[in-house]
Amino acid sequence: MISTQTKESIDLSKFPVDKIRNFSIIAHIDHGKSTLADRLLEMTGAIAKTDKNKQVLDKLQVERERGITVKAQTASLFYSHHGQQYLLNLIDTPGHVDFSYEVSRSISACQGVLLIVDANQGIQAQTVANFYLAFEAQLAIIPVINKIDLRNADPERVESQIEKVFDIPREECIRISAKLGTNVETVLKAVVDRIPPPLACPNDPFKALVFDSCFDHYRGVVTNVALFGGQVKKGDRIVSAHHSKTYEVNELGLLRPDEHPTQRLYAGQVGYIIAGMKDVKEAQIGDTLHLQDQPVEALPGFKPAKAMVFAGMYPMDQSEYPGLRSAIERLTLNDSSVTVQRDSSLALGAGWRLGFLGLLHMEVFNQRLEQEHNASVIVTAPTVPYKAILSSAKLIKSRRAVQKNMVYIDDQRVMMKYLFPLNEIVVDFYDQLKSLSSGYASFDYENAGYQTAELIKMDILLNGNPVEELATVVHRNRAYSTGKSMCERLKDTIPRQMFEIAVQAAIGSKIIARETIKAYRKNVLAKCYGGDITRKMKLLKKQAEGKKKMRLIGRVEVPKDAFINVLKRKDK
Ligand SMILES: Nc1nc2c(ncn2[C@@H]2O[C@H](COP(=O)(O)OP(=O)(O)OP(=O)(O)O)[C@@H](O)[C@H]2O)c(=O)[nH]1
Repeated sequence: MISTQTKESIDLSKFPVDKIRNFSIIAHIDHGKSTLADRLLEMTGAIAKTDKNKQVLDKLQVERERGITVKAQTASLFYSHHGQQYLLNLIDTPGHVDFSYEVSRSISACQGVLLIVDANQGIQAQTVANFYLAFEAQLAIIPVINKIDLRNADPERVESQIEKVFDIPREECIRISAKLGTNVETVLKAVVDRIPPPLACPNDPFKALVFDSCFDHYRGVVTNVALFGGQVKKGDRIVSAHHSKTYEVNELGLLRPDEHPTQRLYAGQVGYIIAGMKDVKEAQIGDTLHLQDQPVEALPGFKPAKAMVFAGMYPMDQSEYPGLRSAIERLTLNDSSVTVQRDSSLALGAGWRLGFLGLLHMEVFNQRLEQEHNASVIVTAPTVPYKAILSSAKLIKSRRAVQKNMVYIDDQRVMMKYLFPLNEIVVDFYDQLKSLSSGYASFDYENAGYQTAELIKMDILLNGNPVEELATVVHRNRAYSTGKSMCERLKDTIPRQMFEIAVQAAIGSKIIARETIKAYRKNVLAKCYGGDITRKMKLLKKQAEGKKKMRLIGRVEVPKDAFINVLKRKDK
């Protein structure tokens, strides 16, 4: 039975620990997590049933535009089953490989997961990676086969895969169509029946895990918490175990998925707390909160996410530095997996060196800076971390990809493990893999440590001036082809200017590739015959605005996108 509950009538004391289920939906990208979340929200009355509910939990503009989930969101649902009311806390998770850090964080607040597998595509790379995250955290795993409405759906085959790869009996699989709502109620029942209630004691002192946080311009930091013990109410004085600062609780409540204030939060529940944290660094993800006079042992927290891709970020104009600094600080509160270090460059001035989990992660961060904080930035070509030994050691030949193992999932799919140099996969490996396999292959990775390799630094010169932001580390065998394609791409990206520009790639003092951009002067007034002065002014203003998006290096104007586009494939 489905229940709807109005905003005013929620009394959370009616939900003791055994009436609570905390769960996540995990899946490979596009297998239908957000669509299933929409149906669950509709069926439990958290949102009205309309055909406009598309990815309600995907709140960020970048998520809606790209159709991907970046940030995990939480929604509390009320559901009646066996004549009892249950409080189900759903934590949505992203699917892309770059965001698996968010998945592990969400999992820490849960006792079970719905593992969604597309009935047509079957098990993919992130299905496997996410399964192991849940399995290692000893969560209850409910396999859900989605998209059974598709003409070429083959749930039988997917059930065999699940049995073979995950050792879960096929009878445990639930076949659904999240799009049409088919069998989704069975999923809700399984959440209550198969996922255990949280291990939290109402009689213990208040103890909460901060598993996520976001910044609100008016109210400061909003923390998402899971209560492992006790209860908390407005006016309580709480302490962060991480830095021992004390705060007064101003507001607390449930996320449905919008904030819904309540009187209290109790053991086992998941919700939000606003407690006057103003500085973005105060809400440490993984921190433990407790009452001022009742200290508790801190929860284990999280392993910090490891940055795999680094890039420089600089303001378009140095006068925008303070604004950009605060935008980066605010955004890193919402995404603590980004590492930030101050940096400066001769050509681009003061800026930062940021570390990301992958290239998509970096692009999404950049897009969010522009969309949510109205900041315009220059992003330099991404690099990966290297360890350099500066003596002339005997060099060992670089290891390209080395196959580690191969497992047949069924007669059509095979899972292969390779050891790759990270540099080979960060930029466009994923896109190339997708296009070569017509979208069938999927990919996931984990860090396997450092290996020795024959690497050299390649510089890019514009009219003889080295551009530090475009310098890259390349494998010796690839230097010539990489240099050539970078010069060609720069030639395409940099607009012709009033003088000739030489674009060169160099190793030390040796030039290995060169392109020339011919001189040109764009006369925007060429088509304005005769006198309309306002039209002329408009065109000149537009041209000046266009120039603002350029960066002057020496005398050469370089568009800000050049710094990242130059490493990508040509057809992008
Ligand atoms: N035919 C069919 N399409 C579905 C079903 N469920 C989801 N889809 C479609 O599959 C696509 C991906 O669905 P999403 O819910 O956005 O997938 P997701 O797993 O949340 O994706 P990420 O958040 O980016 O990981 C969308 O176009 C959905 O409309 C289903 O049951 N049947």
